[in-house]
Amino acid sequence: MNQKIERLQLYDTHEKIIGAAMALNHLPGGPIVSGFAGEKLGAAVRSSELILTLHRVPRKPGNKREDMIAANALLLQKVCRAMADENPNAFLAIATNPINSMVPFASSILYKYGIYNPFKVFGITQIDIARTRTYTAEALQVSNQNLFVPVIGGHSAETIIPLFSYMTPVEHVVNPCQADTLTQFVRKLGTEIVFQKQGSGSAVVGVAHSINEFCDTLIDAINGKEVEATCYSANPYFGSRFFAGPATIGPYGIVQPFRKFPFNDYETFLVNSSVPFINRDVNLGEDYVKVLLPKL
Ligand SMILES: NC(=O)C1=CN([C@@H]2O[C@H](COP(=O)(O)OP(=O)(O)OC[C@H]3O[C@@H](n4cnc5c(N)ncnc54)[C@H](O)[C@@H]3O)[C@@H](O)[C@H]2O)C=CC1
Ligand SMILES: O=C([O-])CC(=O)C(=O)O
Repeated sequence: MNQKIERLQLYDTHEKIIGAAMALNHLPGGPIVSGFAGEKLGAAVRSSELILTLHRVPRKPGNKREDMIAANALLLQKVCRAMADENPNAFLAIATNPINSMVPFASSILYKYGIYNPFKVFGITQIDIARTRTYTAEALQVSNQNLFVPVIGGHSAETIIPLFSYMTPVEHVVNPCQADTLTQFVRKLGTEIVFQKQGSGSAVVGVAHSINEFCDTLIDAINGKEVEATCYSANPYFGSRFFAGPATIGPYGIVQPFRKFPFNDYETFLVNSSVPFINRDVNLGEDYVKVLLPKL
């Protein structure tokens, strides 16, 4: 349990969330947990400083992440509506896939509701950092404890970009061939888990770990510190309107989105080839607003 969280309000359309909240309350040292179901989304988001979405349908073998927009957008729209009605100043962190489209989708919806703050909407992509770290350490046969590789771009097979030239500690180096092999490997890991779980879900434990890492840092920001955390957010620096990378975040949201710094040739190639995919995903998310809103 994360000791920095004082109060946790869980929402699910299904009543089973009440039992899940009750079970979490049995653990010592954690937050006070309440469960909200069905029509009680407004009560669940009321007075929360951070609203996190991790719903609804994980993909099945054969699906791409972008196939999940229709399945997952409606609840995200309802969360945005509840924010507009109950808690317009909260931070919104989105772990629901497809991240590359869901963040622009939520941003457009919040804009339509008159409460969009581009500095307070985050897509959670930490899982790509965890995976890169684990498998790079394995390839180099070093401990993964202190190893860190920044990962930028987006969260999909064509847009995850590990920056091995910024790996720390600096004495660890991967050669160009290893960089390409590791990049292609890490890009496929989400799909591989979905395949191996045979339609029963996705990387549940990995995403739980990653969400905790991200939220732990974000809570420090909410509590007044200036922190650095990787997220997919509004970003004007790469030729797409959204891009992931280490951002500086403070109590009022993002102070400085990830900016370009010098890339090697391979990283430049990966960035240039990811941007058209991110633009396509951003358009898919924004276009879905036009599909959904007239029906509401
Ligand atoms: N950002 C990331 O790094 C990652 C994101 N994901 C995404 O997380 C999401 C959940 O995936 P899993 O945990 O594998 O799925 P899961 O099936 O284990 O859990 C989904 C949960 O959503 C709940 N749910 C379903 N409909 C709902 C609704 N209308 N309102 C509220 N809750 C609802 C279900 O009751 C269930 O507890 C998916 O969108 C998946 O793609 C998964 C792994 C990594
Ligand atoms: O691949 C998926 O559907 C879930 C996910 O985002 C990941 O594991 O990276």
